[in-house]
Amino acid sequence: MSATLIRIPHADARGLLHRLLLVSSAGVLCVSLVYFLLGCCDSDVSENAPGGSSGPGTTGTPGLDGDGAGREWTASRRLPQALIIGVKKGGTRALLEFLRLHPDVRALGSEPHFFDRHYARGLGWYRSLMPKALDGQIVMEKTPRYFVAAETPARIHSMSREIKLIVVVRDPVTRAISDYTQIISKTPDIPSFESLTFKNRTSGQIDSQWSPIWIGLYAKHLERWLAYFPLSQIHFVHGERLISDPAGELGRVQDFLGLQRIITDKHFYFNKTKGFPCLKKPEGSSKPHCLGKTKGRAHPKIDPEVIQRLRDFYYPHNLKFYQLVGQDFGWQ
Ligand SMILES: Nc1ncnc2c1ncn2[C@@H]1O[C@H](COP(=O)(O)OS(=O)(=O)O)[C@@H](OP(=O)(O)O)[C@H]1O
Repeated sequence: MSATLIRIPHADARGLLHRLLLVSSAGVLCVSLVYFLLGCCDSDVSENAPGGSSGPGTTGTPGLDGDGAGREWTASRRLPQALIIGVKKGGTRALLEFLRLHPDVRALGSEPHFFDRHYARGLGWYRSLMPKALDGQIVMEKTPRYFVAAETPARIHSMSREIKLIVVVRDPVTRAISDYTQIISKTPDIPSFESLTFKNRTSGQIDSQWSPIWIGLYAKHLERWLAYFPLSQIHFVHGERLISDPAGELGRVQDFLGLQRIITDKHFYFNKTKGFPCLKKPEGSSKPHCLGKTKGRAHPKIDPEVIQRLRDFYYPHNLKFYQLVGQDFGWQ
């Protein structure tokens, strides 16, 4: 065997060596190419996060829901770490829309009503609704009915005792009128606000069981939450200031969520026609954007005497609420 090798002419040996060199160079080239390609994708992950576009029904940092942007293997569906739990007609949609500007927020766009209506479907189902999020991003959803649904504090607590809760509160009288405005837009034949407000108009007894009035008994609802969560875990957004100073309110919400203050006054402008703050550039769009027609609707004119009667009715409840929260919201 060794004798055969010794007999190979010099020229043949050189050719063989050449071929070997060629093959190994090609191999090195291939490996480098693969390495280079993988390197490209890796740098996309860190440099482009967050970006892209949200899937339907989700808001927040877009581009993580299978859009082919090359990041989904690092993002996963997680249970929320923060919830906007109320109040109905407080300005919850505006808050969620504004928060979605933050690159570290991933929020479900629709209201899942998990803890009040779909609890039997289980946490796996709930998690499957959430948008995918990267480590360090906060997953959230908003369902304003949670604040008033008796069973929700215990259920949320059993999912997470560390969860951060946000409540947007608004003067309960204007909130009730806003609620009624929504109801009448769907069922135009209902009686007037004035007649529904009273159990008996002559005796002047307020019907505190009527949903638009009952929801505004904030202290009563809050007490149920305080049985499960410390006050430090609940942040109250001032609904009126969310309109007059959205950046200020958003600054406090970002602090509460432990986020860098990225959403500032440069993100908002006041739209005179709408009469509300709007976004200069919502996420994923270059055009200014206001909330839809059902947000910021004109309210029907209500008898001022009835409004005063409601103010008197809410007065002690508001005081109790201010005491519980340690903050005066200034509703007259
Ligand atoms: N920027 C901006 N644009 C439009 N509307 C704004 C905004 N900020 C707060 N609001 C107030 O939000 C009210 C609706 O509240 P919600 O989004 O919580 O309503 S809902 O419970 O989800 O139906 C809505 O109530 P109405 O004015 O009665 O329509 C608004 O007063």
